[in-house]
Amino acid sequence: MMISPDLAACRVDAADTGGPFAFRGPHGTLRADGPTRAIESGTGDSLPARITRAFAGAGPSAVIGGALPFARHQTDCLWLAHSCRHDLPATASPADRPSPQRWRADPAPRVYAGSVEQALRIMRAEATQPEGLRKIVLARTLAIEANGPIPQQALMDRLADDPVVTAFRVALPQPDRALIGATPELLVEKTGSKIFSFPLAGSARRNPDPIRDADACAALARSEKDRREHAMVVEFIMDTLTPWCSHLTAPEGTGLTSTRSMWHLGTRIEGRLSDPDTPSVLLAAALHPTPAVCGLPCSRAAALIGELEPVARDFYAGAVGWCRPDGDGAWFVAIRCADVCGAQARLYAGAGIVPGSDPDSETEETASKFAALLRAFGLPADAARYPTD
Ligand SMILES: C=C(O[C@@H]1C=C(C(=O)O)C=C[C@H]1O)C(=O)O
Repeated sequence: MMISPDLAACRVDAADTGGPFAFRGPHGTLRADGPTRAIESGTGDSLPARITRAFAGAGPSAVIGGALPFARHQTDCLWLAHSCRHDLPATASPADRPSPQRWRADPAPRVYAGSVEQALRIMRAEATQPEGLRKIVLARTLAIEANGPIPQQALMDRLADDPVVTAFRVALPQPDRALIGATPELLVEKTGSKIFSFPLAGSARRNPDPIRDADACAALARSEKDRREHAMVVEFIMDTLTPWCSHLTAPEGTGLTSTRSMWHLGTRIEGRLSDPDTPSVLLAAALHPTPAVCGLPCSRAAALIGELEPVARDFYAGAVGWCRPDGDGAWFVAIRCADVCGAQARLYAGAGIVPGSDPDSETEETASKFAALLRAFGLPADAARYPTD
């Protein structure tokens, strides 16, 4: 256990209780406004009926926002807001950092590397089986404890500092609990009949030295293992969206994108819906979890994730977003996020494992994916590299 050097006092102000959801990023800025209420919870099976019922009694400016869990059998957490605002005043100030924090890796990095090794053994053993495991995304967590309530809106504001990510805060069912993060991955956006998805898979750590950073980017672009890992996600999304669309393409092919901490392979997928009234939240529910956060075959990977990961994912690696009465909206893969409750937070990071993956490199990749969140908490960006306990 180690103590953060940032000992500034904790402050929770009115902005911290400002509505059950807020988003800020390149796909829009939006926060719940006016009266809000929880939508009866349920799974994807009952989602179409629940959405229809929720919008039926609401006006044209109503918005549904919230989170879908990673596991399809678990219940979602959606809110109906009377209206939304597109301004999101920044609240972060140095005084809004959480008070002294301790953190613990859960599981420890070497235990995580062991799980990666085990997944690789399973893939080797099943390599010739038609339904054998081809990819699995394994995650690990950091449990943080502060001395006082973590200022939630201020945490989101600090995460929004990177212009390519979408920072989000979604209130979860228990009081004082929220999912807060900064995701670079767009699951699906719908505007009229147009849809857009930007899956990411295949990663490399950014380097502060520009020459080494360019080398890391070039190595990722050349990596056969990462391209294979990425192609599985694109194929899955194309297959899942095809029945909803009259037209669907990946016009620019696979490219590279970067956050402040990571390089990723990414593919722009664009389509036209057969029914332009399709609610974006239903498209999100149909798509998730993609092999970018789960694996292939999906149900086999999900079952193994339950066995190999010691901590439940809950809303991590699910989807967060919003949907309007005409179906328009945007839904993001809930990664680079923390489940915050009062003075405690659990940070999650995962990596895609395919034949050819190396356990130590994947452990290192997850450490790099924690960096933006750790910085926002005022902790050292490399804290996830130290074994704790
Ligand atoms: C699972 C995470 O990220 C996903 C996994 C990636 C990979 O394995 O290369 C890249 C982007 C995300 O789709 C995460 O950040 O927790």
